[in-house]
Amino acid sequence: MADLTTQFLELPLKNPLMNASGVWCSVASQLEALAESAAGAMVSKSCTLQPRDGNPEPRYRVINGERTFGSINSMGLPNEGFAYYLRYAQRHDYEQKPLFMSISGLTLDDNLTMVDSLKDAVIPALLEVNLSCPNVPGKSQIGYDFDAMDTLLAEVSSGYQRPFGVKLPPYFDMAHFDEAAEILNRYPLVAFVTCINSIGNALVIDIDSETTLIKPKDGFGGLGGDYVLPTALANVNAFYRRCPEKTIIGCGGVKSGTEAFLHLLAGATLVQIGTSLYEEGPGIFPRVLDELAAIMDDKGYKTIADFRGKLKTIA
Ligand SMILES: O=C1NC(=O)NC(C(=O)O)N1
Repeated sequence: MADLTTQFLELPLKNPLMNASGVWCSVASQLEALAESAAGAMVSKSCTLQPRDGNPEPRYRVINGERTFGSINSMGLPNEGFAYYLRYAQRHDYEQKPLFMSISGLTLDDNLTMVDSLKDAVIPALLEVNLSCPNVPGKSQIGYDFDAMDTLLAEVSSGYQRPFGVKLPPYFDMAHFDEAAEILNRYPLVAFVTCINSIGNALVIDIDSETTLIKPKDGFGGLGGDYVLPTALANVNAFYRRCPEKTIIGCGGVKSGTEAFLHLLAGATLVQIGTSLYEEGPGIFPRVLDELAAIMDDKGYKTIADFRGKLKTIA
C-alpha cells in the first residue's frame, strides 16, 4: 500500500493534500472541520486587516455543461479580519496538522502590520502572502506588478525575519516565469511558492438569459476547476525548475487522485484543492487520497519521493 506521508519545510505531514485558501476556511466552524478532516494541512481564508463583506452576490458559480467544468468567482476578499484568524491560529492544534495563514492586505502597510502581529504571536502558523487576488475592484494583482512584488518581498522579509510563502497568479509567458522567479530567488526567506491562484478576469455567459453568471465587475471573475489544470501544472513546473531552493505548492484543477498525482509529478510538494472542495466538502480528501494511493500502487511507487518532480520530457 502506497505511503502518502510527506514533509513540508521539515514538518512531517500525513499526506500532501490541503484546501486552497478561500475554500472551506472563512469561519471557525469551517476551519475546525478542516482540522478534523483527512487533509494533511490547511490554510485560512486570505484576510485583510479589517473585516470585509466582499463583493455583491451572485459572486460564485460552478460552470456546468454535461458535467461541472469549473467555477468562476468574484468574492472580493470577504473575511472576518486578521484578528479573527489570528485567534483561530492561536488555538489550533499544530500536532494534528500544520496551519497556513493567508494574508491579502489592501495596502503594503496593512500587509506589514499583519506580518508584525503574526511574528509577535510566536505561533507555528505558516504565512502565505496572497499576491494574486483578482477580484477587488480597482486593485490589480501584485503578482503582475514585478516592482511592487519586489518591494513587498523585501519589506516582508525584513519585517517577518522567518520563512514564509507567496500565492502567485498564473503566468503565461516564459519571460514572466523568468522574471518572477528571478525576484523570488532574491529572497531566501521566501521558502515556498503556491501556484496558482484563479485565472483572473474570465467571463462566463449564460446563453439562455444572455447574462453574465456573476454580478461583480460586470461578470469578470477568477476561473477555477478543469479549465485551469494545464496552466496550473505549467506554473508548478516552471517555478519548480527555476527555484530549486524553494518548495512548490500546487493548486488548480485538482478533483481526483489523477490531478493530485500530476501536480506532484510536476514538482509540487503539497497539493491544494479549491473548486472541487467547495462543491464536495471535506469528504473529498479521503476520496482523493485513496485514488492517489491506487495510482501509486498501479505504477509501483511506494512513496511520493519515488516520483515527485520526475516529470519526463520528450528528448
Ligand atoms: O485570491 C483570491 N482568489 C480568488 O479567486 N478569489 C478570492 C476572492 O475574491 O476573495 N481571492
